[in-house]
Amino acid sequence: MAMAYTILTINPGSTSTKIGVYNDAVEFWSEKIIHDTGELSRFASVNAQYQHRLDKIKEKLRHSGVGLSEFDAFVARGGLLKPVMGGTYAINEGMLADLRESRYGTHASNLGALLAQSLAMEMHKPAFIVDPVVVDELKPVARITGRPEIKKRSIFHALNQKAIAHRLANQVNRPYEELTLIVAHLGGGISVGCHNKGRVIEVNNSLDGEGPFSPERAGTVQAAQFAELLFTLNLDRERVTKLLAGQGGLVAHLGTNDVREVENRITAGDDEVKLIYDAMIYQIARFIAAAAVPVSGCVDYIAITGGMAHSEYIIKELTEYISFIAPVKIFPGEDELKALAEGALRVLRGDEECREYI
Ligand SMILES: Nc1ncnc2c1ncn2[C@@H]1O[C@H](COP(=O)(O)OP(=O)(O)O)[C@@H](O)[C@H]1O
Ligand SMILES: CCCC(=O)OP(=O)(O)O
Repeated sequence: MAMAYTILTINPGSTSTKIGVYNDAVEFWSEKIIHDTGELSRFASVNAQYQHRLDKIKEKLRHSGVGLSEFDAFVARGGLLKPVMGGTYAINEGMLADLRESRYGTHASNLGALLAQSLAMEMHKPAFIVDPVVVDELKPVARITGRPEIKKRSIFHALNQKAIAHRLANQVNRPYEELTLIVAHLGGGISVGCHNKGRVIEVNNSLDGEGPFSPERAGTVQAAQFAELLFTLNLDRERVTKLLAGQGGLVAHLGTNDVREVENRITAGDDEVKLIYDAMIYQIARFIAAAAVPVSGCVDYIAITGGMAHSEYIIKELTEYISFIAPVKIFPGEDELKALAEGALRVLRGDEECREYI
């Protein structure tokens, strides 16, 4: 019988660090460590949260009953790196240097490789990242913008989009590589990808101001008005970034990123709140329809996933807009810890070659 692997999975998000203990691809234990805003506000940067999150992981792991020495591998969500193809990557020094220097930007997922490597080094075990947020499988035409200085960057929920696409493929008993899918991840940020024969050939950059607005991101805004706003406010780089990600979208309009609170306000009769909420859903629908263009409308299925896929209001409204494109399947929440374990397992078992970050 093949050996079973014990794997620690780590998924750092902006407000939480999710960890899981897997025996092969089967979850044995998991925990969502919540970091409230006050707790994280004392750190000057995302990288400065490293030791704090590492201590929390070690503390929580003690409750799992699994000691650090029992793990065969450590695997984390990968952050803002150079653009790469989808797959499992060994964590190496070049990757860690890019993350430590935030060479390609800052996001909580940058901490994933740093945390996994630290634990793996202590235990002399391998460490990986899987489908980092910079997976780039875009069609060449998708990269060009109307300003030669500005190239489209592919930054999205690659790990969950790929995991859900594989889950859908299993459900319909067809190989992922033969399907054409639109996957919409509706979380704090929103990404809508067109998956064609196993590649995400088009997707909005869910971090940097492209796509539908979301609970906390501005999405696409008219460029001239945004430039004017920056001139008027004379903001530093950090504040500009926050206007786009963190303090955009529902947070900017309504002061909350929690759609359950938004829906309570609508139920209580607030029509202004309803207009903003309906506008977000309308924008999501428009970007889903746009994602059908690269494949001339020949889409097998649309998958809706992420925390907001729990909302009956959103699913009902969205389905009315988009069901003309293809059958819609709903996968509330995300499957990232399991996807990490599966990615590590494929290379540990030798089913897939481990990729090298160069
Ligand atoms: N059970 C639920 N019902 C409705 N909305 C939910 C539910 N769970 C999460 N959400 C909403 O999903 C959004 C966050 O998505 P999620 O995928 O959990 O976050 P993140 O992108 O930060 O991982 C929030 O707006 C939250 O209010
Ligand atoms: C950084 C791109 C993916 C993304 O937006 O992740 P979160 O929604 O977890 O911030």
